[in-house]
Amino acid sequence: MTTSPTGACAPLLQLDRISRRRAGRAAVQELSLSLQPGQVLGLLGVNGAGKSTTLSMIAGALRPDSGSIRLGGIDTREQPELTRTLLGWLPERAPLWAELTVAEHLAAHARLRGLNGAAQRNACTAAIERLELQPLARRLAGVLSQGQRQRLGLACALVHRPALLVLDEPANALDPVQAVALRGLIREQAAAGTAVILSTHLLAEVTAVCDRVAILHDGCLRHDGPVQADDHQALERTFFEIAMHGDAAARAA
Ligand SMILES: Nc1ncnc2c1ncn2[C@@H]1O[C@H](COP(=O)(O)OP(=O)(O)OP(=O)(O)O)[C@@H](O)[C@H]1O
Repeated sequence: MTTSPTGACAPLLQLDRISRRRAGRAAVQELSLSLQPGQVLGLLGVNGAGKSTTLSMIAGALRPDSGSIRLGGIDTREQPELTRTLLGWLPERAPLWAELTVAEHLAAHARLRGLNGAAQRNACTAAIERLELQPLARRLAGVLSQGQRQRLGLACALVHRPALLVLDEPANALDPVQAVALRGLIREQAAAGTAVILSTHLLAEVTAVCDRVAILHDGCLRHDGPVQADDHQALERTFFEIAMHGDAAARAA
């Protein structure tokens, strides 16, 4: 962790006015955000607000048209291979190879993130155990259920113990038991110093696990503030206000 002369921690992630157009429309506009190690940020917004586009840019899968992204103090555009080792990404639909087993997926992800030999084996075992995938380790990804695919995607995202976890609707397809287990997993990662960005449509998920919440509307950041764990209604009010009047608020601003 980098500390400034004033004693303040440098952010792990810094988005500086990033923008991206998709299909001729502004999907993300002049978005600035920063995140400290161990922080859990909830990312909310109505359908099409720009959440997945933002996460894809952070993960290096999409390039911003303008603005910059720094991870661990490094510009992701200048050193993409290095910054990719610092993050784990679960996209909206976990990209899996149907003909590889669960164990083979983890080995491949660990190897791609620079882990070899005993370090790779230990990391894969830990991820398989943490996501309770032991009974499925030899099963082909092509025959997994949706929830099992999601758990494998999560295991692949965290196998190399990234500094930043980027999770796009991770509770999708999880049963209620696994959804609660996911909250525990996210808090555990944060306690170990991993920063987490959690894009979700579940406001309860945000009040349960996030320290902070950012709300996007039409690609613009409309709200960035702390989450009151015991005040679900406050978050609901803020969200619906922005969802219904976001454009009016933007015009007024
Ligand atoms: N592959 C794509 N090609 C063209 N336009 C896209 C593509 N993906 C998203 N968009 C557009 O970019 C804008 C932002 O979409 P994005 O998927 O980032 O929103 P989102 O907040 O993640 O939505 P959702 O909650 O529905 O997943 C939308 O107008 C969408 O139509």
